[in-house]
Amino acid sequence: MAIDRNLIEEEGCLHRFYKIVLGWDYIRLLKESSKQSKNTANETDLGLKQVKDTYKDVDDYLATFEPLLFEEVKAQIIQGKDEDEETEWKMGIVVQCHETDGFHLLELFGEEWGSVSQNDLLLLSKEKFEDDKKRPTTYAFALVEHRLHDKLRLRLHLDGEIKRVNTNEATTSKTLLKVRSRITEQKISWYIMKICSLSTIAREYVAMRSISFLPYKDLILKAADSIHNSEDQAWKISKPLMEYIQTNHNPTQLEAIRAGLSRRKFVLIQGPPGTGKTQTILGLLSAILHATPARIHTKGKISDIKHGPDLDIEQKKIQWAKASPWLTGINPRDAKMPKDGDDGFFPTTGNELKPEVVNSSRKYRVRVLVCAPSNSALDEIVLRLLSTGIRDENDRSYTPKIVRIGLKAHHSIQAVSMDYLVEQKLAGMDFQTADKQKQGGGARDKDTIRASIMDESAIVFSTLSFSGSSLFTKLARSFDIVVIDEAAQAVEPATLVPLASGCKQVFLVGDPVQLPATVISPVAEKFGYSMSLFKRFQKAGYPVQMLKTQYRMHPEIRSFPSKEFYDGELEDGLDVKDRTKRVWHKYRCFGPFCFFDIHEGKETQPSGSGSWENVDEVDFVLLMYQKLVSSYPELKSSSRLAIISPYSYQVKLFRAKFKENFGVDSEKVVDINTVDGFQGREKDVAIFSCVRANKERGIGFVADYRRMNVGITRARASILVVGSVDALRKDVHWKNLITSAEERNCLFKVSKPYVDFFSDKSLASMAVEEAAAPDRLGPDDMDHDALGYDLPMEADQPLPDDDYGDDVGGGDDGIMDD
Ligand SMILES: Nc1ncnc2c1ncn2[C@@H]1O[C@H](COP(=O)(O)OP(=O)(O)OP(=O)(O)O)[C@@H](O)[C@H]1O
Repeated sequence: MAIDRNLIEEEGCLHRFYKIVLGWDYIRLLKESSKQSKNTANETDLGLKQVKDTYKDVDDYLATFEPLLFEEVKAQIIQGKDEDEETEWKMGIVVQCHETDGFHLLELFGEEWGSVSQNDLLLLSKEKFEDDKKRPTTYAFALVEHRLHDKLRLRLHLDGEIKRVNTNEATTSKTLLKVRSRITEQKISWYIMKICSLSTIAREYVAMRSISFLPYKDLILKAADSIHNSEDQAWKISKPLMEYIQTNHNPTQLEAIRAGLSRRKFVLIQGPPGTGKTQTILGLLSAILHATPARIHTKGKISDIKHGPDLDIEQKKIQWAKASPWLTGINPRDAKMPKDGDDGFFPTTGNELKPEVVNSSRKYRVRVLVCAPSNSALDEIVLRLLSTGIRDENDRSYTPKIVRIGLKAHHSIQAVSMDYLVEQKLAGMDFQTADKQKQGGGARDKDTIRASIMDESAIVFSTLSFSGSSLFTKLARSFDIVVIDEAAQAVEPATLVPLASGCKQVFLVGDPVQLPATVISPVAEKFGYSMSLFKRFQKAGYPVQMLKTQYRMHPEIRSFPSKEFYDGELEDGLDVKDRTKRVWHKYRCFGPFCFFDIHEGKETQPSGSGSWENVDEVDFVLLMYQKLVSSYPELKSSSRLAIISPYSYQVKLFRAKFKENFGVDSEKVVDINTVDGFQGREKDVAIFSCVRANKERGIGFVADYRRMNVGITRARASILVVGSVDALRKDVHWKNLITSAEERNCLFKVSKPYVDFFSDKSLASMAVEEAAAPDRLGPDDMDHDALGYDLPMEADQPLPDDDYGDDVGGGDDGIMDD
C-alpha cells in the first residue's frame, strides 16, 4: 500500500528543523567545536544516545537519531567555515520583511549573489566577521528559500535558541533579539556569507521523521519481519527467463534473486568485493520487472492468471504512440527506431540492444526506483544496464525505459539523463505546438514534463538525496520497489529518503565490511551515527543473502580477506586464477600478495593537519613502480596500476614526488588516490602504502578493518602492501595479515638503500621456480638497464572507471584520524 504523503506534516517537520538550526548562534558553535574533544559532559547535556540495533517505538527511534542528526548539521556548518578559506561577503538591502509561523521572511535586494542557491544556509550580519576586528554582535542564520537574479528570499528564526533538541526549550538570545529589532527596517543593508547547503540533510531529517507513517515502520524499528510470506504471495517468472537467470548467476546470486521473488519486504544482499553485486542487481531487475503473482485471489478462490491476447506489431505501435505521443515524427531517435517499435529511452549511439516489446499479458508491471549514495555509484549501474540490458519474459535482451535523475550525470549516460530527455520532449513538442496552439493549448512547464518522464519510466535512477526532492513528492504514484546499491555506505536517515514515499519491497545491496558513510561530526560518529540501516539489520539478526563467489582477485589475494572478514566463505569463480595470472608473478616481490616491511620508515604529521606522511614509503614505492613499469610497460597506465594510501597527505606527497622524479604528472600513467576514493574500483596492480610507523602511538584510522579490507581487495593480479611491521602488528587484523604473509613466504624486510632491493641479483633471488606462464615477456626479456624512466609515453585514454568528479563519500583526508 502506497502511503499518502502528508505534505503538511512534511512542512511541519521541516519547520521544526529550521527553527532549531536557524536559531543557533554561529560563534557559539565555533567555540564549542574547538573544545568538543574534551567536553564529554556536553554530550550528556545534549541527550545523545548510542545507536542501537532495535527500537522500542518511534519515540525511542527519534530520541536517538534526531539529536545525532543535528550534531551532524553542526559539523557541516563548522566544516563549511573551514572550507571557505576566503570568506566572501555579499551585501544586500532589505526590501520586505514579514513574520509568519514564528519565522521572519525577508526579501533582500543585491547586485550579485555568487554561488548562493536555494536551501543554502547563510550567515546574515550587520558587520563582517573579521578576525582582527571586535566580535560582531548582530547576526543570525538565514535559509535561502528562493534565489532570483537580484533578490534573495530568506527565512530566519529569531525567537530564541534551542540548544537541546530533546527538551525543546528555547533560550533567549541577545544576538537574535538585536537582529529582530532591525530586520523589519527597510532599506537597511546586511552582509551575507554562504555557510553550507542544507538540502541533503534536511531531506534526511524529513525522511527520519516520516518513519511513523511508513507501512513497514515496525520492521524498521525492530529489524525483524513478523509476517512471513507464504508460497501464495511469492511471484513467479517465465520458464525462459528463469533458465537465463539460472545459467547466468551462481548459486548465491540465484538465492538472492529468489529471496526477491519471495516478496519479503526487506531483502538484504551482501556483496563482498568482486562478487557480482551489479550483475545480481541486473538479474533482479529482469526478474522483478517481469514477474507475476504465482497465484491471484478471486472471490476467495485462488486461480491462475489469465493472459490477454498478444497484440500484433501495428497494434503495439498504436499503443506506444498513445503512451508516448512525443515520440512520433520529430524525435531525433526515430531514425534509429527499430522496426518492432520503440518503447523506451535508449542511447542513440553504441547501443545494439532493442527496446522493450511489451507483451499484452504483462499486467503486473512494477515501477522501480534504483538509488545509490553517490552519483558515481549510481552511474556505474546505469552504465551497466545500458551496455548489457536486462531480459524480458522471453529471455530477450532489451533496454527498459529508464531515466537518471540528478546532477553530474557521467557523459556516457547523458542519453538517459533527465535534462536530456526533457530537451528531447521539448523538441518533440515544438512540432506539435502549432497544433496545440490552434486548439488553444499552452506550453507545459518543465516540471510537468519531468513528472511525465518519470511516470513513463519503468526504472528511475536517483541518488538517495535526490529521491527526496520535490520532483518525487509530486509523483502521481509511488514506486513499487526500491533498490539501494552501496546501502552500507549511507547513514540510516539517508536510506530512509527513498522509502519515505512508501513502497512494497526494498532491496538493500552493499557490504558492511567495506567503508561506511562519511560522518563529519566526531560526536555523532562516536554515538554510532555512521552505522547503516543494512549493518543495523545484520547486527540484529535479520537474514542476509551473501554473495560468495568472487570474480576479481587472484586466489592468493582473496584468501586473507576471506578468512579475516567473511568467515572463509569466499570462493573463486571458475577461471579466476588463470585470468589473474601475470608474467611478473615470476618474481615473488611482485605478487600476487606481498608485504614489504619498511622498518626504518618514519611517519610525520605536517603541521596543522590531522593527516600523516611517510617519505620512506614514498621512496620505496616509487622505486618499485619504476621497476615494474620499466619491465612491464603495459602497467604504465592509470587503468592498470594504482597507488593507494589511507592518508590524503601521503597521496599528495606521492603525486608531488612522482612529478619531481619522472618529470610528468602522475594522472594518466598511474592512479594515485586515498583508500576511501577507491571503494568499488579495481586495478591489475595495487600498491598500498600504510604510512604509520611508530612504536608508541597507535595507527589511527589505518586500524579500521573496513578501510583495510577495501585497501587490500582492489587488485586483480597483485596487491603489494608497504608498511611497518612493528607499528601495524599492534592491531589484531594487521597482525593476522603480517602472519599470513610470513607463512606464505611473501613478507619482505626492506632496508636502505631501497634501490638494492630491486638490483638484478636481488630480483634473481626472488625468482619463483615454477614461473607463471609468461603471457607477454620471456624470462630474459626484462630490461635490466631500463631503470631510467622513459616517460612521457603515450598516455592512456581516460577509462570508464576514472573518477569523474563526484566526491561523495570518497577521499578521506585523515582529519578525523586518532
Ligand atoms: N555469475 C557470474 N558468472 C561469471 N562472471 C560473473 C558472475 N557474476 C559476476 N561476474 C563477473 O564478475 C565481475 C564483477 O561483477 P560486478 O561488477 O557485477 O561485481 P560488483 O560486486 O558490482 O563489483 P564491486 O565489488 O566492484 O562492487 C564482472 O566482470 C562480472 O562479469
